[in-house]
Amino acid sequence: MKPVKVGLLGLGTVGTGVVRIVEGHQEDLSSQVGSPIIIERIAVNNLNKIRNIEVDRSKLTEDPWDIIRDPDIDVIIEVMGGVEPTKAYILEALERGKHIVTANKDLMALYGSEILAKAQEKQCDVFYEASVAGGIPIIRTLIEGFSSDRIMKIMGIVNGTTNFILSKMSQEGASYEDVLLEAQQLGYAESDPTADVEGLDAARKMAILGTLGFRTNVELSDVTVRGISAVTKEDITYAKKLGYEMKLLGIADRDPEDDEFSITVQPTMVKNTHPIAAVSGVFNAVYVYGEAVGETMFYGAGAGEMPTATSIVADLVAVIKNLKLGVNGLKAIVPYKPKKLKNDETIAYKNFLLLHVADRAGVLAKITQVFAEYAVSLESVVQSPNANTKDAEIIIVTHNASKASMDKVLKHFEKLDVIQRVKSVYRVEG
Ligand SMILES: NC(=O)C1=CN([C@@H]2O[C@H](COP(=O)(O)OP(=O)(O)OC[C@H]3O[C@@H](n4cnc5c(N)ncnc54)[C@H](OP(=O)(O)O)[C@@H]3O)[C@@H](O)[C@H]2O)C=CC1
Ligand SMILES: N[C@@H](CC=O)C(=O)O
Repeated sequence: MKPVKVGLLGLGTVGTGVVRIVEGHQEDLSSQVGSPIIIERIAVNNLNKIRNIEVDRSKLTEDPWDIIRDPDIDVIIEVMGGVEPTKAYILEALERGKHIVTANKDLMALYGSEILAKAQEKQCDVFYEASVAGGIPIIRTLIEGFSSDRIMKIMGIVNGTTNFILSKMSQEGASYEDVLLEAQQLGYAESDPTADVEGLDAARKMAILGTLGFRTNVELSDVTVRGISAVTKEDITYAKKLGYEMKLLGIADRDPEDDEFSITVQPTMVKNTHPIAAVSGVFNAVYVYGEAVGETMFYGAGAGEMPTATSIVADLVAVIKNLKLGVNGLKAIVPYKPKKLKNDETIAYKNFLLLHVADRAGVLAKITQVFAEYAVSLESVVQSPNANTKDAEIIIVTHNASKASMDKVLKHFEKLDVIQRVKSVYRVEG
């Protein structure tokens, strides 16, 4: 049995997990694919770095081109991250007929269609299961499991770092900065955690899920993004009081009538009876609503060494099985529907607002009048007065309102002298 030779780009958190699984499960893996799997070469940034795994040092190189150009290597696993030069490595590897497994959502969200087109031209596989929701096999589920259905809504906690932070802030009252540091130490966060906390990592993942779910070409710029860095303990406390959990939620939904869709990533107050509200820590969950199947939900660890490596090695197994059969697998997801994005007039959802007023006398009438002027109806209005002074917090939940109308309301509030400050505005789900 000729061994299958793998070139690994990156030996950080995920790369280390890949080596552990390929070595630790070798017997089981080789019996599934009918040949031994050998990690032949590994590219790293720094040969002298101390690693928490023992590897044969003669396999290491600081030059990924050594691996890309090696004719003996059949499959490249890319877990070094980044867009350039990683894209150049992957395109050249495909040009040379090598199959690709990657965890790189930055790359797939921006250049997925170019990479998949090259794979198709070269009859190669490009699998990227680990790029969304770590250990949850959501990409294969959307491509294969739901190929028969029309997906109407995908709602996901798809960033482990931010869910870890929000959960610890909510459950333990921990500080944002302390938990972010802990998430970095545990290997959940990106090398630059701004991508996690500002929602960009989740937006990349939602662009990938939207493309697969709605079978159209969703670009990163189609996703509206807002991160969690401005979420306060006070917001979380009010959310809880009203029966919600604060989550960084990606929501992709489309209209059954005209297929218009929107995708947003933003801190969202989720009704605590919704199963996604109970997903905490580094766990991710993706809720998928299909016209025929109805509600489904997929749950598991969204980041970290071993869960992410599980998806990578499962992709590797799929590549090798295809190699043996002389076929390609999931490669050709060619988006075929014209893209119809919702605009500010047609995107609508419920909103939570926390306002601070200096003098609560007569203020509710003035505030509700503004909502009425822009045809935004209200689900609830609660006043939380300060016992010793005249000021108060006003907590409002709207019914579904268009983004355009809400923008007008907020603009109007800037001129309304009774409102001292709009402290927070969040999307509400459920
Ligand atoms: N961490 C996670 O939980 C998840 C990560 N991902 C994705 O997986 C990928 C890897 O993430 P992660 O393992 O956390 O990242 P790390 O930063 O832990 O590891 C990156 C690895 O790539 C190597 N590397 C970086 N640049 C180069 C280069 N120019 N040439 C050669 N080697 C290079 C580094 O070398 P050295 O060790 O010498 O510094 C390191 O071994 C990213 O795309 C990430 O977004 C996806 C899902 C979950
Ligand atoms: N930084 C990411 C890692 C996995 O994609 C996350 O926290 O989810």
